[in-house]
Amino acid sequence: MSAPVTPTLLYLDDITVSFDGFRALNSLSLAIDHAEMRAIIGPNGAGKTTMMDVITGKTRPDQGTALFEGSHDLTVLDEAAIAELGIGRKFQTPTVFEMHSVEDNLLLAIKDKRGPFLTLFSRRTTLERERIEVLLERIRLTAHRYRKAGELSHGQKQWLEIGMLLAQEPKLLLIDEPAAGMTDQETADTAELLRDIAKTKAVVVVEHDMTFVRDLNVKVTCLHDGSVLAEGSLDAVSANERVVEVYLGR
Ligand SMILES: Nc1ncnc2c1ncn2[C@@H]1O[C@H](COP(=O)(O)OP(=O)(O)OP(=O)(O)O)[C@@H](O)[C@H]1O
Repeated sequence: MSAPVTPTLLYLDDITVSFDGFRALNSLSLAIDHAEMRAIIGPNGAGKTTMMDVITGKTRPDQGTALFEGSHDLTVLDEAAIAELGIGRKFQTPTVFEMHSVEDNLLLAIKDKRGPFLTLFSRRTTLERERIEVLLERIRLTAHRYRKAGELSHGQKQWLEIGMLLAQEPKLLLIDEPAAGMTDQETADTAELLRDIAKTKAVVVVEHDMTFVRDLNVKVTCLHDGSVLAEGSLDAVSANERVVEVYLGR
């Protein structure tokens, strides 16, 4: 008897997206495994954001296949249904509730998963309390739990937002330029945090900061003109002449 085949978590094949005839994605193919972290690099306009938009249902491709867990067709589902499947996205600018405490932000994210009508004022269950403890530890904010989110440093806000994403229990996290605007220490800590998350969840990180990408120590995909230009270790991709020409050497 052959072993059961676990489908690739995210499978994009031959995805094309055109805006007024301009191909933002041009026959893009990419596969992400369960609990794999992948760094996406590439020059401005390469199609990184458009690719995230296709995965999350914000943009519909003109053609191509986009499957999640082998059977869910992302090209026909709406954004809410895709989030429900377990695909969470973090944009570059943190959007935390600044006037609420760190732990209340996490609580809101947990409750949001259960239904929009539960508020901060409904009683916290033991399970919720335990989950908040675990999340606070994970995002390194236990010591800051009672502070208003608005008082946190830029890096800490980013971690809180990652924690809010984790509270939704996604299987795949899409993270856009997490290191932008961070101090060197925060950047290094963020790489460690993402490596920790990627032990159990798939993570796709779009990033321009090559020091950060090196810290992630994962397979890298370089996009250019809407398709994959190179893929492999950072060293291999960095040594690719075309990658140097269109991106790294500029
Ligand atoms: N809604 C749109 N209408 C027209 N053109 C668009 C639209 N969205 C993106 N584009 C174009 O598609 C191309 C790919 O853009 P995209 O934002 O995906 O690139 P990117 O790799 O994320 O770039 P950056 O690193 O600057 O964020 C760009 O040339 C952009 O101008």
